[in-house]
Amino acid sequence: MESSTFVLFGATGDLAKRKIYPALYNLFADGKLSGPLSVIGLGRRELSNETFQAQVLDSLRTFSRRPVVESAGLQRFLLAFEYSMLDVGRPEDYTKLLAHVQQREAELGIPGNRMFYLSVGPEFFGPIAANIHESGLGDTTGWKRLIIEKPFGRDLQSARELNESLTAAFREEEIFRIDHFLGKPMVQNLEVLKYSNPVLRALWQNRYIANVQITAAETVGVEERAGYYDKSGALRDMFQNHMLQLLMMMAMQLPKDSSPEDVRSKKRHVIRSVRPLLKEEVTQHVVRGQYGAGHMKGKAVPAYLNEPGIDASSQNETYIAARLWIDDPMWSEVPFYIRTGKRLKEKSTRIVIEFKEPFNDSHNVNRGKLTLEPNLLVIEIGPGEGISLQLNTKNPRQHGSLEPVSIRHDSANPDLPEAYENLIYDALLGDATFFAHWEEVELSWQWVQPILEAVEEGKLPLHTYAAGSNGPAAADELLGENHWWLDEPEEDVEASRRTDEQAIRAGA
Ligand SMILES: NC(=O)C1=CN([C@@H]2O[C@H](COP(=O)(O)OP(=O)(O)OC[C@H]3O[C@@H](n4cnc5c(N)ncnc54)[C@H](OP(=O)(O)O)[C@@H]3O)[C@@H](O)[C@H]2O)C=CC1
Ligand SMILES: O=C1O[C@H](COP(=O)(O)O)[C@@H](O)[C@H](O)[C@H]1O
Repeated sequence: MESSTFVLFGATGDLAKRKIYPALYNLFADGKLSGPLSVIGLGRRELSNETFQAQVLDSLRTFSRRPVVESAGLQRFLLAFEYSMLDVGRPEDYTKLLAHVQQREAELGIPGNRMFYLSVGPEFFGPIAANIHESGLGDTTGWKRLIIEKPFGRDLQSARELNESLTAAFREEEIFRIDHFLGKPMVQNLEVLKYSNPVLRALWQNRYIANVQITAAETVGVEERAGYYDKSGALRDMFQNHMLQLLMMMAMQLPKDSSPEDVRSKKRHVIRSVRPLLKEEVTQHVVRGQYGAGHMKGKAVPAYLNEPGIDASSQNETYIAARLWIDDPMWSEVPFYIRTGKRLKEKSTRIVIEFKEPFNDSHNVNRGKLTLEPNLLVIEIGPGEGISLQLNTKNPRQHGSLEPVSIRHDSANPDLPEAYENLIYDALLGDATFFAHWEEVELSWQWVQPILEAVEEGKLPLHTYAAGSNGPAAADELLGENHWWLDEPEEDVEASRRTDEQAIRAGA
């Protein structure tokens, strides 16, 4: 890897503290950052280099995966961090920044490679890119790259506008759009899992798969992010990006060579083939929910509407589920069920593949009118990772009866690199495989747009579900004769159902 200057906008913010500094430190400690390290942190507040370095150390002590011990290496790492005051709207601050970057490049012998990481509010992405361009920071003899965080727009139109403002200053191949779900080790493992195992490879198609369920359930509520979340909701915060990215990764065909171009083109094919939703049909395929008061591990928790900073009449969703189809020969007629929500019973991000029972014939009937449980392949993405396969076996103690057993591989390894480590490392290498290409983002917004419009026009009901439940009952109905697999039993299912039924608060 060639050395570079890491220019971090938003260096005093939450994301930098919780994710970016620990990721850089872990890469450094793993020996993955070759050459001299130079990080220039930026923000409006006034900080000396020493105070900044102390803040970085503090973040490592709190959030680093690897232990932080006093050593020459740690000192070397911290001394690589310098701070500059910069207000994103002041062109003169970029001129100062250019001088700072050039001075560090000269001191450390860094060959003009510049990584600009925008860990600031999305309203600043366009102006920063323009200022990088106009100040000359982007004119360099080495490479220049831009890492940006989500959210990438609020809807199709604003995403297109944002993209235009970025591409005025950076080429598509220089833009690395972070979707941290793509950095999770098990998501990065999906392609290998599907295609390096002939058994799975043979079965990975509509002939054998009955349905696919993608879940990202969270136990946390809105936390301290009311200002952001109440304007975004689960649809913009999770569904348009992380959930549709998981869908693309799960359903993409075998890339020819695993190059970034090929992987991303296969992903584009998936999202382009998702059957478009008509606004009038959104209610049949999408369920929105908002958590009411409830219990999490026996402790009472307030309703979303009573959370600090949330408007008491908010119609924002904290849960969304959708059923969709991919119209291509590999997946036609296979329903994909996708859901995500906050204040649910358990924290679990997983993909469950339910296989068909293709031999519904006399062979089974003659074996005692048995109902076979389906074979399930479960891919656990987090927390903890694992793969399991549910099979039917004969119970030797009960003559003739079958029972499902699970073969399990548990790859829970506390020392696995975190998503941000994987992604920052790839971006430094210039490998865009696990970053969202603009066309994926645009096609995702395109698919989501009728839902946004239906919500805006009050056409999509908002169901209330009890905190600590598995979500609104309406989301179960979305599956027709199927059902969501592996939900933990609710303590008082009836109570949460009642809450749900009494509390459809908007729309049809
Ligand atoms: N926090 C998280 O877990 C996640 C965050 N994100 C995204 O990451 C980005 C950063 O989020 P987060 O760290 O939480 O935000 P914070 O509000 O914690 O931090 C914002 C940062 O921006 C700086 N800033 C604000 N205004 C200006 C300005 N006018 N000029 C220069 N710097 C400015 C602040 O520094 P100062 O006050 O010193 O100016 C601060 O360093 C956002 O796009 C967010 O959506 C995405 C996923 C998760
Ligand atoms: O991007 C986001 O993701 C988190 C969930 O991520 P995970 O890695 O903890 O599964 C979510 O809580 C947050 O609202 C969202 O912005």
